[in-house]
Amino acid sequence: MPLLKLENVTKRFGGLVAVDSISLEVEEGEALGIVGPNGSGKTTLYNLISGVYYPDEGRIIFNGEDITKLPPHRRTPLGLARTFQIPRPFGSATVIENVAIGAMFGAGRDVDSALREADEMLELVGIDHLRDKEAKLLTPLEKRLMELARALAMKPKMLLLDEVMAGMNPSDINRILDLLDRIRKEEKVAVVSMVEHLMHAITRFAERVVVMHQGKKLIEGETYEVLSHPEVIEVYLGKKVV
Ligand SMILES: Nc1ncnc2c1ncn2[C@@H]1O[C@H](COP(=O)(O)OP(=O)(O)OP(=O)(O)O)[C@@H](O)[C@H]1O
Repeated sequence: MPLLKLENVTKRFGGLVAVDSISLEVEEGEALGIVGPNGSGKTTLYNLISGVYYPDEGRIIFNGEDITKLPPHRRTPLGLARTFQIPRPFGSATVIENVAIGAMFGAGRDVDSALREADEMLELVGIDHLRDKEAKLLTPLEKRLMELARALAMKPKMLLLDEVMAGMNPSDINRILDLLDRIRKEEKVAVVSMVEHLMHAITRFAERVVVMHQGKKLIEGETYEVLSHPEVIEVYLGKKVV
């Protein structure tokens, strides 16, 4: 049984079909990349999976449960965690508090164990030195790492990443890629990552890639195969990446 299953999911905004009858499966512990130009429907797809929007048609099944019409806060405890392109931390709270919130509300921990869990996650993403800083004082990159730590503290079965590595230097990217590899292998967390730029990161990260175009799935398959497909190179990536 796949961990996540989308069955002919459609979302319209007025006359515009932002996501057009997408079917998709993600297995436990899998690394899936979602690629596509601006406006191809990637964010809307994430919003449907995380419950920000409900589909006009189709069904979404997570871990055997129909979550099509479940609000976001009821999806998190089931094991669905998401990061945002523009993180929205609780600004006046400290970094450790922000991450502990994930462990409390996502994984149902009490305050003490949530704080312990949060410390571990901060170390894992490499920002333990920022523990007691107010979240609003972090750089955009540090905020994204904090958000990743918070998502991990929720002990998800699936992590939806929104351009989490954008703007990072190569050594930070490698560190995050190593981390994602580890949580996939050790904790069987499925990681879905949306990528617009950073094609080299996706070749290292993803086992499988879905290319979106005008709300539809243009092509799906093994990463190397998809990214070396002539149509994908010419029309959607602009240059050879693998
Ligand atoms: N809330 C909304 N209301 C109306 N139209 C929307 C809304 N959200 C997205 N759209 C439209 O749906 C289409 C898909 O947008 P979406 O943001 O999902 O694409 P994307 O691939 O994530 O692009 P980007 O990388 O620019 O975010 C676009 O034409 C967009 O203008």
